[in-house]
Amino acid sequence: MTVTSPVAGHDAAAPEEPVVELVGVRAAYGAIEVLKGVDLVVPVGSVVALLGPNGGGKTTTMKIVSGLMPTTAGELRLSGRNVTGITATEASRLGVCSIPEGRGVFANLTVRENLWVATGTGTPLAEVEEAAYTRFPKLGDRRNQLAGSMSGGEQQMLALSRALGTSPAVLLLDELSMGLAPMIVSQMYDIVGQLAEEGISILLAEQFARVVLPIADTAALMLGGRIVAVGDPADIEHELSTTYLGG
Ligand SMILES: Nc1ncnc2c1ncn2[C@@H]1O[C@H](COP(=O)(O)OP(=O)(O)OP(=O)(O)O)[C@@H](O)[C@H]1O
Repeated sequence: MTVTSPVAGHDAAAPEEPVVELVGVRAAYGAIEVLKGVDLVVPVGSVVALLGPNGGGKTTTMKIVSGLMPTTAGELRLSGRNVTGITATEASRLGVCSIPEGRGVFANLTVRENLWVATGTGTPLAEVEEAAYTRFPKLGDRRNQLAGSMSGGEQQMLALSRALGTSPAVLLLDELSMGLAPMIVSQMYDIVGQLAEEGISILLAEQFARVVLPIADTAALMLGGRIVAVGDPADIEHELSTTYLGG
């Protein structure tokens, strides 16, 4: 039997296996079940957007994929391998990289120090920095500034750079738009669109469907802990706005 690397993007996994797959996943906070049988597929190299109003279960779904929350039923698969019950550390070792809601930067560390965190997976700091400052020259100008003192958009640039420094198999982006001005949101999603063109697999959650339409390959509408529709992002956005938000 040949042993292969478990996650696509980390070499030898079969290319046809989705990088992430949830099958009938259920999850609960205490006695309250909040995911009620979620089926979701993120094919390699594609961008899948989880859409829907507050409380639908988008963040919880992301937490399951990044090993931050256990399932009560169902399966989590990474590149075809059943990894249900995985810890956050194991998920990160397998190339799952998440930028949580509300940004994933260390406020009391400088830009450089935040990037240094990405080197834990083996990429030299100089390489992570060069890639970050080439993509976001503003970060280069602020390399010795405390992350917490930067604008929301700059912090998101840093969070993205740190994530990319780990060469993720799949990038999880939760509500990138949170707290950002509309212009900055569209700039951030332009960048995510570039990452998608580079072939990075992305699962993102977003309340504002319209901003992800240009970059998502597939959208899934989440309501009440279930995925109630999956398909072309424009169709799903239409369904979301007419049926659930009243147009
Ligand atoms: N730590 C928690 N303890 C108890 N209930 C929680 C907790 N986190 C979330 N919930 C509940 O789980 C349900 C799903 O929440 P979740 O955050 O996954 O939804 P969401 O679609 O991401 O919404 P939002 O965009 O507001 O984060 C909600 O009813 C929420 O109140």
